[in-house]
Amino acid sequence: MTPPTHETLPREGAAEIVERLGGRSVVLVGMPGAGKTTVGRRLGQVLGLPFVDADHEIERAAAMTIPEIFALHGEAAFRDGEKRVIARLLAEGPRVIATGGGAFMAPETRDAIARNGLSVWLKAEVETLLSRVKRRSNRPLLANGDPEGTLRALLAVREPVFAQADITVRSLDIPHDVVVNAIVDAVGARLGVDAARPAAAG
Ligand SMILES: Nc1ncnc2c1ncn2[C@@H]1O[C@H](COP(=O)(O)OP(=O)(O)O)[C@@H](O)[C@H]1O
Ligand SMILES: O=C(O)C1=C[C@@H](OP(=O)(O)O)[C@@H](O)[C@H](O)C1
Ligand SMILES: [Mg+2]
Repeated sequence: MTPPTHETLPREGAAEIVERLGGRSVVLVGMPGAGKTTVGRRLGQVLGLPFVDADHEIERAAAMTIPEIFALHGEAAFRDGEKRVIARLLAEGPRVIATGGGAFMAPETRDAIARNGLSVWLKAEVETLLSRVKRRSNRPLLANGDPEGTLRALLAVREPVFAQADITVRSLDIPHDVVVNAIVDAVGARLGVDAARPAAAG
């Protein structure tokens, strides 16, 4: 009897979830620090789908970092690139896609996700977000000396829009795999997959 390990993945029910997605992607949305990038990578492994982070794709396409794009071209140019990249990723078939925290605010991106994906809002409290974003300084919007005030202001505007996502999952400070399992359960339930339970040990 060996306990399940990362090597036993994908999880039971994953194949049926992917089948029922019918080519749609699972798209993580939510605030900076919600865990979209970290949890998304594990979710891809668990579902047996390729994972892609939209911010990384934008950086690759632009051959510069997000802070450089903001500094050299401005936020509007970043948002244009973000819309194009996410539309392309959605068109390329079933994946787990981690978006950047502002992506879901664009109506055309929400429409594209509604057509070609299932949106999952990773929801977290400001205190949780703040403690997480403090660890890295690659978020130009939060590099203004008042990350807490900025996060609160962004959350007030964005929360009603994130609430339009198909599924909401809390991103508590618990092991990433627990959050991943909660997403798989919620996606499975939404798609009517009964077997979307963790594989039993042994
Ligand atoms: N469930 C969690 N518990 C504790 N820390 C987490 C959790 N999910 C993410 N983190 C941490 O929060 C930070 C931000 O995560 P990240 O995936 O970059 O968020 P996002 O892409 O939503 O901005 C990272 O250091 C990550 O390890
Ligand atoms: O909230 C935002 O507007 C942004 C969030 C970032 O992504 P994360 O949410 O992954 O940090 C990145 O797209 C960019 O710095 C803008
Ligand atoms: Mg991210």
